[in-house]
Amino acid sequence: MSTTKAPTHPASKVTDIVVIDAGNESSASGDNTKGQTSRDGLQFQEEIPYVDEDWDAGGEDVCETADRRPREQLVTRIPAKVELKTLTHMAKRPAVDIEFQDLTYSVRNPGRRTGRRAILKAVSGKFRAGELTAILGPSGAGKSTLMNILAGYVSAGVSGTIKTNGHPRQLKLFSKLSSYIMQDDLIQPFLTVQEGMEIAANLKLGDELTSSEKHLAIEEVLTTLGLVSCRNTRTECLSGGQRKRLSVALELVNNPPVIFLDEPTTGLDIVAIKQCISLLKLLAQQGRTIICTIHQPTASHFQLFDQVYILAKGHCIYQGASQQLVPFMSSVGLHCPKYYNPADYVLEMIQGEYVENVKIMSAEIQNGKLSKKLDPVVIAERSVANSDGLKAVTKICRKETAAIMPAVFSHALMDSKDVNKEHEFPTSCFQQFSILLRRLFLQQRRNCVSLGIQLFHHLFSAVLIGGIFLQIGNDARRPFANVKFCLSVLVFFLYTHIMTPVLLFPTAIKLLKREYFNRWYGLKAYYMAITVASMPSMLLFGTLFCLVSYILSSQPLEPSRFIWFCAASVAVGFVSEGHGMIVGSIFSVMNGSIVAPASFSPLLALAAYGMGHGEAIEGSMSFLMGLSYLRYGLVAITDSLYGHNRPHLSCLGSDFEYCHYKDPNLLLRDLGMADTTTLGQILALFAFAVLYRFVAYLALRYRLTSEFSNQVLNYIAKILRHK
Ligand SMILES: Nc1ncnc2c1ncn2[C@@H]1O[C@H](COP(=O)(O)OP(=O)(O)OP(=O)(O)O)[C@@H](O)[C@H]1O
Repeated sequence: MSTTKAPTHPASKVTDIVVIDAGNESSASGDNTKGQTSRDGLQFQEEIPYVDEDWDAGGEDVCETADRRPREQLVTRIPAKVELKTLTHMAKRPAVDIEFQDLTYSVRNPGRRTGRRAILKAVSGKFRAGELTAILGPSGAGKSTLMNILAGYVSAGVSGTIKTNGHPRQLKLFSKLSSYIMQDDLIQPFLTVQEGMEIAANLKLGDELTSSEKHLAIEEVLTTLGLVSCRNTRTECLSGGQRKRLSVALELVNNPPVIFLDEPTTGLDIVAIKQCISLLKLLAQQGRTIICTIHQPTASHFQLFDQVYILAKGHCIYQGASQQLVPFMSSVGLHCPKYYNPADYVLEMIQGEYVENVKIMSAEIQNGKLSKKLDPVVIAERSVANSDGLKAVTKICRKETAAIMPAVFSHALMDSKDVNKEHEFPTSCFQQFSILLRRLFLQQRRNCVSLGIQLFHHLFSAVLIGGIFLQIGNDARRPFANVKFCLSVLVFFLYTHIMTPVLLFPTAIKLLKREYFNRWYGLKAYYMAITVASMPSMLLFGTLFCLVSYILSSQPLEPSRFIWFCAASVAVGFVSEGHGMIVGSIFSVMNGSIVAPASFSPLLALAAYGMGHGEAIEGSMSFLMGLSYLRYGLVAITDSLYGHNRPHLSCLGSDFEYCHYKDPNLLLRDLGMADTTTLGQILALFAFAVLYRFVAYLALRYRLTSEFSNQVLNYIAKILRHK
């Protein structure tokens, strides 16, 4: 048997990450505390070995870069009894109480022109620091909506007040103190847990800490969340529970005092759910405000929550201690049978024929204005049980809060634009850009399948197109065949680069949303990074395609002509990528796959218009063709082959040694491409690239920031009102 101790922070005595040989199990901490129940009746941490299914099933080296032991020999445990320590690596964070009053949220009535539908109906409540609060309710009750509003994710259509520590919530500052962990734990792929944590630390901590301090911070978070043993595992190989914990770990790296989690237990098995809730409780005990939505907890899980907030039909029907729910329901005549899960009972009693109970309970609790607290006996028992923990830590945090919060939420500070700007992100835009760029390059390098597919796609297409138009490049008898070759190259670059963002961007946006909303970086840095990151592969594979197809189709072997040909082709790819990004930032994959071809088809038709009667192209058509970037692309590619003072082509094989298009200028004239230069066309393509990417940026920003979209909508509404 081998027992390995995880590297720990000097200040912490965590010894509970164990690695055991198959069949032989022992804890490094020595105690077997299976099923241990604390004095307040809350089952904190079971020492049930946590064997990850994925680890057993995976078995591929790609997932594991350092720990090469067989997976069946690895058993990870969530720390059985981590010391109740605040994470020590950051400047002390204030405790944040969140209070909301008469919160109403309505949306436009679907299918009707007028009227709005209320989702939340003047609900009130208070979520305190040091407590784990669960928002419960039947499906569609408004749980996620409430959390989105409190986290600041949704602001349009909301009325009511939200306060933090008694002051009106200042969203910009609040978002720096809070993290939102969304339901689908989307985690950057192709990175190990350690790499993901390092990137998160570099982005979220900036220069606040030295690199050794950041390293300690990461150690501390990984240890607290029981992720030390899978630090070298690739994120895509983690189990559901580990992914969930990693989502929390990534947000915990800067020690936020407020954490929102949307359905953190969804998709987890019963053991993992318990571990997840226990972990959240532990984090709350360290002084944080932890709020999560949950569907239908079991009785034992339900007991773990300090506070529950129950919603039904947009009303608050209960707010208070989980243990107080049964007495509260009895007070309104709903007697929960003994040994019955109170969470199940309350949900059953507000649905179907019992829907009237919503009104009764909501009135009794004054729609959240009241809170059912634990009775003094239970509180006394709890404070004894947690004498070193919850109360002590919360007390310290609250003391700090008194000193810190007024300064943090000072209106004078908020009024100063410079201060706001300065405190926008912990890192500069350039730092964010370089960290994100490094991450993107690392992911590209690791995604060997994608690289292989790209290589094959470019080579195969080049051979195919080059084979179809084999040796026609210098044949004056078939000039239009060579123009078709140019058109094929254009379509190849268009289709390849427009479809990549259409198919991948919607998923990337989901990942972006999580990191952007949690203020890891700004949109500009992200956008610049993804723009630059795609360039090397586009250039490399694009040049390879051009080289193979150019040689096979026997185009003139002049280096400068080949460079123009490549530049024109890659420029088409670059603009098309911007085009795809616009579509990808607005539409889902399914809709985007329809919209993208629909939007480039007319542009393609305009690009090829006028072939053979170039001099007779109508003025109106000429204007429309000028709007199609594909026209500029086609002209640039064709001009690179026939322009640049190309000598007369060969008529070999012709009976009379005469061909009409022996003179390349004649061909360019009949194609409507006379008096153009490759450079001019490439510059036009560059202008389109800038325009498209700017539009894509706006589309992305519109999608990400509700405030921005509200501004746009308000502006449009204003214009309409003035008309
Ligand atoms: N932007 C919106 N437009 C229209 N309807 C909305 C919008 N946002 C929420 N809703 C509606 O509000 C109701 C509450 O939604 P919400 O996602 O908050 O429910 P929930 O309690 O979290 O449900 P579940 O547990 O199933 O996730 C649902 O009926 C939903 O369709």
